[in-house]
Amino acid sequence: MNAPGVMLSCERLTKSFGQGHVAQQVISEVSLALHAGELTLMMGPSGSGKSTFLAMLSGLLRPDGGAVQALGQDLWQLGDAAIDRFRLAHCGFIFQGFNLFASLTALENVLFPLQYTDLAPAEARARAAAALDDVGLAPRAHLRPLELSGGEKQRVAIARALVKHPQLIFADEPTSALDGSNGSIVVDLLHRIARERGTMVLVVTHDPRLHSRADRIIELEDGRIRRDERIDNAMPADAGKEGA
Ligand SMILES: Nc1ncnc2c1ncn2[C@@H]1O[C@H](COP(=O)(O)OP(=O)(O)OP(=O)(O)O)[C@@H](O)[C@H]1O
Repeated sequence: MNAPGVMLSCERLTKSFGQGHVAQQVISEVSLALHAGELTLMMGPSGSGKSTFLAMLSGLLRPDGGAVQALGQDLWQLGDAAIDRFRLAHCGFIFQGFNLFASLTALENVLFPLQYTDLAPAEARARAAAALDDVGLAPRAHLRPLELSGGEKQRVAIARALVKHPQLIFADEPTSALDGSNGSIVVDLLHRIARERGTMVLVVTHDPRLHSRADRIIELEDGRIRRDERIDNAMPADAGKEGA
């Protein structure tokens, strides 16, 4: 079980790629606990293992050693189908490339993950509309990705990740295709979600401009934690809202 307030933790997590004398240990016995309601940035040089670490914490990549406790479950002790179900039910993912369907409107893109739930169609539509409203995009719900800016596309991707109300949100370089102000809007939005809903948000990023917008910064180097620092950061009440 996780300690109170801890939603996700790992113990001596280890991963190597390759075999024999070309084996490369990418994550070396990392232990960590991540809390409800907090946005944590995971930083570090290219190749330090950030994406690999995020993938193991989120049930996407099986570790070689160690354990992950996610919402009180020993994640990697579950069978493959149960891990898939866990991810579908509890995890939201946001990636650098947005991964939106070009032929669907913003609303239809956000609706997409709800087809795997047993929500009635009207309820699903209302949920998707509410998620778009949450990211300030209700007026643009009918537009297709081609008609949206990069920042707007990423906000649609966030709405899609939020629509199932996941308790764990994982974002891998969510701002790297965005300019500074759109990057800040996206991170402030994720921060607001963490605070308002008690969600755990883990963001892998290279972007030093996001430092001041997190609750905690973890820096990886050569597969180990080099720095783990809490940021005293009072977020303005309207941060993450459009035009804030
Ligand atoms: N599937 C794989 N097979 C072999 N090697 C891999 C695989 N995935 C990652 N690696 C290697 O593991 C190391 C860490 O990669 P990872 O993508 O986790 O780093 P990162 O810190 O996220 O890097 P970046 O900031 O450049 O995205 C790299 O040397 C990479 O080449």
